[in-house]
Amino acid sequence: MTEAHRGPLRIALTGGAGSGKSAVARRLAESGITVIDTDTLAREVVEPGEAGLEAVVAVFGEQVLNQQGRLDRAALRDRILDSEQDRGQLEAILHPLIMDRLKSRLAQAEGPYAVAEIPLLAESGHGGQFDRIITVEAPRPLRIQRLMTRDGVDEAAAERLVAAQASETERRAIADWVIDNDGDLDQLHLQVDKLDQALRNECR
Ligand SMILES: Nc1ncnc2c1ncn2[C@@H]1O[C@H](COP(=O)(O)OP(=O)(O)OP(=O)(O)O)[C@@H](O)[C@H]1O
Repeated sequence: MTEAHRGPLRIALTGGAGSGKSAVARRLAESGITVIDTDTLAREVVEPGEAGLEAVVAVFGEQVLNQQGRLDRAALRDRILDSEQDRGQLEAILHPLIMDRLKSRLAQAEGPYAVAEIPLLAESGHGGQFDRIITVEAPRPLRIQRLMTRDGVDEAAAERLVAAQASETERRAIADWVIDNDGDLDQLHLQVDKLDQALRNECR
């Protein structure tokens, strides 16, 4: 990461389930970086339940549903990513339920760069849309242990989440920067601050 960059630097933040993407995103957000969390966007869009889901299908089409007729978050995330190439287009197709929140986030994006949080980047083929790819990695047992601290996630559910993700090797291969999140939160924050500084230097 050495060449100077003009304009917002578009960064993809990827990594396995429970690797610490949100923790990294939170730390970056604390230092003023705009974080566009595609998973949260996908979740928020259906918060009002069935009515929300109908509206999402009206906007994004049937391909955002799985075989059971439920929201397929990965598919919705793909649609959001597809449209992120052009913010105007994104605003035009996103459902009003999430527009207020998204707009306030984009309004803060006047700074040097924005971050998208994309668990399935390596498999989705969206890597080329970003200027930099950061992957957050942690050993599988640690990820399972951390995921189990979430409400309603038992060991079997944590195993399923971790199994659903593709190869760490693939993510490492496409990444410009790797954060190995195998220590405590203080150690993670030190690594994120180093990354933050490197990104800011690039945008000078
Ligand atoms: N270094 C760390 N030390 C202790 N706990 C951590 C560390 N990193 C992350 N965690 C915790 O582990 C859990 C999973 O981390 P996080 O939610 O950031 O992962 P994620 O990659 O965003 O997960 P998902 O793939 O499900 O979106 C969270 O409760 C988080 O606070």
